[in-house]
Amino acid sequence: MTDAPTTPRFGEQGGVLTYGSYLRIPQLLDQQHPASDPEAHDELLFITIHQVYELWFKLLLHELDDARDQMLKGDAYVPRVRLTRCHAILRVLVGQVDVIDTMTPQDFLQFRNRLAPASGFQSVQFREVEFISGMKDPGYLKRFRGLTDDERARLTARLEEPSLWDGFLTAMRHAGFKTDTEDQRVQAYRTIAGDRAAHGQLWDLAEALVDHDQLLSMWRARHVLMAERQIGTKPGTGGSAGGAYLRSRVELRCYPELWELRSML
Ligand code: HEM
Ligand SMILES: N[C@@H](CC(=O)c1ccccc1NC=O)C(=O)O
Repeated sequence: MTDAPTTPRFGEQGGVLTYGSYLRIPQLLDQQHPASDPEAHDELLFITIHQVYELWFKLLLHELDDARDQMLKGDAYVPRVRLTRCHAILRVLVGQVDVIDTMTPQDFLQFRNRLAPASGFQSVQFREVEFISGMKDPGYLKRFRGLTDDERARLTARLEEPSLWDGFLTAMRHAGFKTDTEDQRVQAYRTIAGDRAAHGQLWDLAEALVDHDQLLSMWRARHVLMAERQIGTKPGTGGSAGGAYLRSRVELRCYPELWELRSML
């Protein structure tokens, strides 16, 4: 008599898939190549944190793309679910600055001179996040140095495609609101805000966009502090004024009309 197992015996199916092969751990762990020689101790930290950011940016774009696409179909529920995940990711992105803050400016200087003219300016995925969020600035395409053809095509497509804001206005139109003029939109926001029993999903979606906007601003604010803590008022390796440039972007808003609504309620 054979004992029929009541629970699957994981790991005994004879398959070839392993943790390392599925997640491509050998390839992942082979991507950290410090530029300093002799190697500065903190450069591994610097490379790791940026790579982790880029992985999260990739997932953020995956979620934001779907949020926008579902809004363009008139849905308000799934986009809110997607945005809630994005908020959790963005909080992680703000929080992990703690790790880089453990680096001293002296230790950063051990390898900083090897970094110029590279800088976060050249993060294509960060700019994609800004563009899909509604902060489309074609000027960045011209300022970018060293873009590959594929990266330029991705950014150009992001400038041309609908943003989250375009998606939100479509979802409002599906619910019967007119959104062509600013007056019509303000009237719509006020109706939605004033009757949440009737328009709860749209209200929650609008609030999720405000959360998204707020978290992007919190990342920028935290990034200014991270940068000034390391380089004070020195210019950046990317050729900007450094902290002063970064500070000028903290107050930017993706959805100014949702912030202005606050003063009208
Ligand atoms: C030692 C830490 C860091 C310093 C001192 C620093 C400094 C700077 C400076 C000065 C700029 C302006 C461009 C320039 O002229 O160089 C910049 C831009 C940028 N950095 Fe960093 N950064 C640091 C870490 C990070 C990290 C961990 C990320 C994560 C991806 C990041 C992402 C960016 C992005 C996306 C921009 C473009 C911002 C924009 O144009 O609005 N930075 N950084
Ligand atoms: N812009 C920074 C250097 C820096 O942080 C950096 C350099 C190369 C690649 C990514 C970077 N991260 C953010 O700007 C600086 O001026 O010190």
